[in-house]
Amino acid sequence: AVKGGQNTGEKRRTRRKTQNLNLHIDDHVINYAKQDEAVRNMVKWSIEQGGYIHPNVEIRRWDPSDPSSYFGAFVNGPVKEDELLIKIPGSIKIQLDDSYRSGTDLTYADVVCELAWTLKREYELGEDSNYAPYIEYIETQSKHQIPAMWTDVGKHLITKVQGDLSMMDFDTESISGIHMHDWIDDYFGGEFCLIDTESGEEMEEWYVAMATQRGYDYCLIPVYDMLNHHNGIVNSITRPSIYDKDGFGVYALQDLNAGEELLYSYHNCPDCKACPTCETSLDYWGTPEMIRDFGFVEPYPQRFYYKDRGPVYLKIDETPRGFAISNEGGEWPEIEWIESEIVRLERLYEQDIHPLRNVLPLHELETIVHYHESLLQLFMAYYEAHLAENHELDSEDNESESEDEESSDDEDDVLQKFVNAEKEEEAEDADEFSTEL
Ligand SMILES: C[S@@+](CC[C@H](N)C(=O)[O-])C[C@H]1O[C@@H](n2cnc3c(N)ncnc32)[C@H](O)[C@@H]1O
Repeated sequence: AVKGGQNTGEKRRTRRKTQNLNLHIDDHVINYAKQDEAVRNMVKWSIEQGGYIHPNVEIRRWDPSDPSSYFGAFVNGPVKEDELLIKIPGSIKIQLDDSYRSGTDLTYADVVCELAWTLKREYELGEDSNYAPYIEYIETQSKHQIPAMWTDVGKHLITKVQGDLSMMDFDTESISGIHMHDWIDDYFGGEFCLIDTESGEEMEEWYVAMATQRGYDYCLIPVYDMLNHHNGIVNSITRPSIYDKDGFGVYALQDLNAGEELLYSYHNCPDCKACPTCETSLDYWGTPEMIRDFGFVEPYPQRFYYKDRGPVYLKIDETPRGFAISNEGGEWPEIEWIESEIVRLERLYEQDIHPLRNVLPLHELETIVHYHESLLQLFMAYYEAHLAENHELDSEDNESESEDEESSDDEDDVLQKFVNAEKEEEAEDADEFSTEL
């Protein structure tokens, strides 16, 4: 799940659209009991291979009483800073050879493509695969997690929510406005990846989706890939490196207590900072890109990059004092555009999302509604902060300037202060637009 390895070199193959191919694996209902068993077997296998799980760490469902909730790694008793929590033996990793590592002239799509084919080969080996317990877990995964694998109705709707937010394309080479759902076809379709030119063999899109959701550059890492994402809470670190052929350890970055989840940032993980391209990944990878690549709306802090509007970078975080908006060094967007986005999103909910609530698969509906709420919250908070700033600047003009200088210098503080003052109104707005699914 780490996108540190974006390559910038020439594409080796020409992109071709997939023509009339039915490449989807048949739909299936997730078997939760089978998933539970697969996780148990995978953890057992990793330990047999020389791995380790701290007695106070558990790989389990987020909500143990909800069999449909996702898995993660949780702390169930105290652990100390720097303690070894999980050890991943080298033998359980699926790792392409080093020619696929960052810095080569391969594109990111080339690497994902090769990883997807490798996964397919192991998948087809089934019980004979050296990674059979991992494959057994992968086999239980949803075929429809990311928008690229959604229904046509879901794809259409998320594009509408996205509006004119153009995204950096999958290879981070241009801002093409490519929607968050058509990238497998655009970047992997036909002979670029899904059809092997030599044998004519075809690969289902799902393998590309899995390699993207669970891959770390050029590796798939069983057990470690059970850790979930958070940009604000990063409480584990890997040493010496996830790429180490002999394996690696996951260590606590701080003292942790029962109930806490082990988390790291998928687009800014501590280990990946070692790679030269990783520090820049936050420049082009925000909340919409996370939906595209992983199929969920990340918790706060969220980031939105409107590259063709200045560029505009907006970051929103939920703090005890209210929502805080910052522009991360980019331009502040024009307020007229913010107003028109608020109106557009309000209408969109009434006219497009609500009427389709019984038509869409639940995961698609939830993700669309969540994304819609996040965007609306972002624009509302910015709008209010903008008004407050103007209001405050006006009063400053009328009052003695010297007293207020300190606080008005700190723009973030002004924004946050206002959002806080308007908290009640905000809650009312949120109620108005929240949905009962
Ligand atoms: C590398 S896996 C992590 C383990 C996964 N939760 C599982 O049950 O197997 C990545 C996937 O986990 C889910 N995920 C990760 N972080 C999440 C979060 N903060 N909220 C919701 N889903 C998350 C997404 O479906 C993502 O594609």
